[in-house]
Amino acid sequence: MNYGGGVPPAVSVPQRADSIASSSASSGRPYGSTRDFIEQPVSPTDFSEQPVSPTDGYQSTKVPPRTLDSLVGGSLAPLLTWDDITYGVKVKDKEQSRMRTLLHGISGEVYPGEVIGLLGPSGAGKTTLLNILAGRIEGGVVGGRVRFRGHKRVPGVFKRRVAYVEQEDMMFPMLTVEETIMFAAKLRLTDREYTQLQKVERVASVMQQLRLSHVKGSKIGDALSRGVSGGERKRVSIGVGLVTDPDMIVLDEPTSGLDSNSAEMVVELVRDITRTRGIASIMTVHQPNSNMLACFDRVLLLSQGHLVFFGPVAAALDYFESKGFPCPMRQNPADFFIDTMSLNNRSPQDLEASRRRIEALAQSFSEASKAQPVPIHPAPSYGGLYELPLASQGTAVGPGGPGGNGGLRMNESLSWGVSESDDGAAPPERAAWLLELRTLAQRDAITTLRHFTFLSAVGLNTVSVFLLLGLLFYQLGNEVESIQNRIGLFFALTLNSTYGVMSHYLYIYYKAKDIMMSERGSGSYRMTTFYLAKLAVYLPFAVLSSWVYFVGIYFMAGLQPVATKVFSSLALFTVLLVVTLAVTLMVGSFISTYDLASVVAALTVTTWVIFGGHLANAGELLPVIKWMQYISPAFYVYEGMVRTEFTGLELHCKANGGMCMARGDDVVKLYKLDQFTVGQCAIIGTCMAVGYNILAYLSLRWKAKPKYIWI
Ligand SMILES: Nc1ncnc2c1ncn2[C@@H]1O[C@H](COP(=O)(O)OP(=O)(O)OP(=O)(O)O)[C@@H](O)[C@H]1O
Repeated sequence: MNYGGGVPPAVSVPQRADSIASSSASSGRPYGSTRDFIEQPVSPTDFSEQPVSPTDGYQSTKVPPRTLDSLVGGSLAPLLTWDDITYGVKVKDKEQSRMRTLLHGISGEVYPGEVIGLLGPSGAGKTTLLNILAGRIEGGVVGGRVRFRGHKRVPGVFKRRVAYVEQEDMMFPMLTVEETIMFAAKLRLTDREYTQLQKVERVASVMQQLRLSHVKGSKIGDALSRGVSGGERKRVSIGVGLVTDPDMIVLDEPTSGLDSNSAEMVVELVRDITRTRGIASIMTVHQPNSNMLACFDRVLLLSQGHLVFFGPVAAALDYFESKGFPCPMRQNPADFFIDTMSLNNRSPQDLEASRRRIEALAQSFSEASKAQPVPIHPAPSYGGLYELPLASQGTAVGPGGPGGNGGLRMNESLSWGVSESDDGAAPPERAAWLLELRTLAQRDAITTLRHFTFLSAVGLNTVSVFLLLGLLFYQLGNEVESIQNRIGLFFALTLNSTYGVMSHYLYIYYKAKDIMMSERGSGSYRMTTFYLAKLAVYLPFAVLSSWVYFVGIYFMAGLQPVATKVFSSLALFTVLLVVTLAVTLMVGSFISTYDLASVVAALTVTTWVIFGGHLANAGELLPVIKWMQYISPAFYVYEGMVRTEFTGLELHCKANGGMCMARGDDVVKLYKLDQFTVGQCAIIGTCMAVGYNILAYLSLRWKAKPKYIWI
């Protein structure tokens, strides 16, 4: 294998036995006690949360690791190879733009059944490299090439074959552990391939393997509501990725924020699952302890964007020692590696010296790996007990023989085998459109109904508006003064419904959108189903909660109790709710941050209301701004509602004279709210509702489309 460039040739296992490690050992260099420290049997972590049964899929830390020596026929093919990866971004330096190179020609590969730990000091480029390998890099200039099963990656296939577990857990806090994994299964496993029972079994199996069965009914939780522990939440994230039976799992800092026991448990579970399922794993971990380090088959050491070492930990120790950096007795090798690869900022001299050290280490590793291949796994110190069948050049090889399932996946009954399209040509099937819509709508309905803050805000708004407006405009009567009150009431209804819908639904939409962006990265579902599911759940909520106060206020105010007028006003009011919701989703889709979106949304509603026909006489506007009236949905709804109420209304003029309008129709004329008929207002409002929904969907599609760079 050539670490300096070019595609790694097919690996021959015997070749790899000649390693830097073995050569250094045979040269008589002492290994030192740190190496023994690494290889000594690791005591099992205290997983006291629930008893481990031999059948629960969990492997204890004593399970011997896969050894490459046991591979069949020596024809092991890497799952993913990356060759000469470079990455640069444009940065501004003293008013001048220049390219900053963050990764310098990184090469490597990962095999099925192998766990690779990406280690390095902060800012080394670990996340950047991980994102490139996972097909999640956006912006910048990427060089080199990545191959999946020897082929150029097909985004649609790759993102559904590779589970990416982000550092931030993107899950709905109000769903339970089981619901979270079940919804992932429903969305990503087709009904044609899996029966409902098989999906349920798979979810149960994943929960069991990740030791989550005992918390399956607990809510995920977040900072505001208590839920499962941090370690459990991270395991749920992993479960969401695993339920679809990926070929590889990529984890960005899966241990961040966890205590050491939970962190160890996560890494050990990933290691065990990697082996039992024959998938590949790559993860970045900040300062792993020695137990976690022992879980990695190989470590990829990065510093300042340079590859400092790639191989087994023991070989890394030998390599560092051979370069004059022996690991001190009993020091955690991970800390030692990171210390040795870190820039020392204490003084300019120290900084320069540490920079030279890193460059020298990277340079000599590049040369050493060109001259002699690095071992891909430590010596088979645990014996060959662990049989791991591997996908070799597209064929499952294992105890069942070539082509057989061979235990490649953990549960044969669920047919977790390598599919025929393993060359990456055919994308996995998607769930049926209708089923996907139903599942997303179901998930949205549950999360909305369990969203306490949202429900409280909507409830409070409904009750307070009903009481305030109902009492303020109580029994208006037919005196001439009631003209002002009627006009004011319609204005207040227009104002409140638009502000209410915007503020409530923008808030919950953002959380859902963040999760969608993460799930879309894995190709979980279509944009049409996501958008329609939102409408299917938000719209009934918005409409029903607003109808409650609208109908209540209508009768409390004593507006004309004529059925056609009641329904006509209600229909116009509903049109306004639909348009407002569409614009809310449009603003929410278009603008990345909630803070900015809420300002833009408030500005939009304010503009609508200003041009709604109440504050300024609709007929007296300057031509230069009059057009804004016609793009304001509030104008049509307000005009329609005013016309509905005032048409045919008889008003009582006072006996002592003065100016009086005895006919409601004259009021409509005075306010110049007779430009359109009620029917025209309803039609224009409905067209706006449809148009804004289309715009909202298109802006969502445009903004949510991942702009990942594929090489
Ligand atoms: N888009 C970008 N524009 C400018 N600089 C960037 C960009 N992305 C990453 N960097 C810089 O590249 C370097 C590597 O970043 P990266 O996040 O990959 O490091 P890391 O090893 O994962 O660090 P940590 O362990 O602290 O998360 C950092 O110095 C970071 O500031």
